[in-house]
Amino acid sequence: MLHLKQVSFGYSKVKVLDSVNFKVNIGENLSIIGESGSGKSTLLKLIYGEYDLEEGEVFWKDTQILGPKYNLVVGYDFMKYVTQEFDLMPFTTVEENIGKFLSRFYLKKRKERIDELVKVVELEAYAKTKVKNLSGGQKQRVALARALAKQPEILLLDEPFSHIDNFKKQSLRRSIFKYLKKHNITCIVATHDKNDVLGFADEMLVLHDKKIIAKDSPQNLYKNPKLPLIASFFGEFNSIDNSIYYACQMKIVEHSEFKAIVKQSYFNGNSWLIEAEYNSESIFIEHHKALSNGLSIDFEIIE
Ligand SMILES: Nc1ncnc2c1ncn2[C@@H]1O[C@H](COP(=O)(O)OP(=O)(O)OP(=O)(O)O)[C@@H](O)[C@H]1O
Repeated sequence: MLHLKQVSFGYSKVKVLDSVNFKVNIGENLSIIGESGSGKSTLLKLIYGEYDLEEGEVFWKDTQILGPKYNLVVGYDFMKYVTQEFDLMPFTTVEENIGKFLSRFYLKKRKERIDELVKVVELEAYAKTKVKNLSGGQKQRVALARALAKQPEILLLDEPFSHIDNFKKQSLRRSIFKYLKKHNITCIVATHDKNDVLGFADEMLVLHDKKIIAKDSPQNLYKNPKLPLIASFFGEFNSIDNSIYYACQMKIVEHSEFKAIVKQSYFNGNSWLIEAEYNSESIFIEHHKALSNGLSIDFEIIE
């Protein structure tokens, strides 16, 4: 398992992470979420051994992960890290990039492995294209495939689908995360996108103010978000009488003691998000159709 013990770190005297402790079991998918600047990428870099820790320890199984003070070359063979920068070889093809770390000793095996990974990231049509001629999203897919090439035991992904268009994103996510589960590869994903988390993460960890403020399954955190910060990750919500209710828990009815005035309707795909004024504050209600601004509505909360 991966084990972080009392990890603290700052780039200057100011701490970015303070006494962070957690474990991830082998084969598990853990998502790291938190506002921009909360330290998600920093945490991945510390797990990778990119920096020396000020305090604390990181272990993968029995191996202690050490930083540049102890390792001439950063990183370990059992771990791959896909950064937001990709770090590819622009003047060689997709196939060559993916195969970069694969032995040329068994050429047939090498070719089969490259073909398999080209399929996983759905880049069959671009296998022979030079990376410099690819779009940002295609480059991101090459970086993912290259990280998988030598079958790491643990994979660190920083916003892994951020450059990929919505047409491809869903199927690519399923393909990658299915591959990782099938091969029992432990995976840690820093993300802003709830879709990277909901159907795939075994657990999610929430960073705030240098600390872990929650670590639980997506289902439990969704059902019982405890803090507005956590609820906001999942969608539009309302804080009413110190409780958190998602917009989908609010229902417009004929008569109720709760009354509000419609301010705006936003098209949301399979529903509309109604913004309304209640007790001089904005609330959000999911509804099947748009409503006129200024309309008086009654609503209920479905627990
Ligand atoms: N190389 C660096 N040198 C100095 N400060 C840094 C460096 N990298 C990050 N920081 C600072 O550390 C804090 C955490 O940054 P980090 O990139 O880990 O956040 P993040 O949660 O990944 O953000 P985002 O969601 O925007 O990618 C920020 O305040 C950032 O400005």
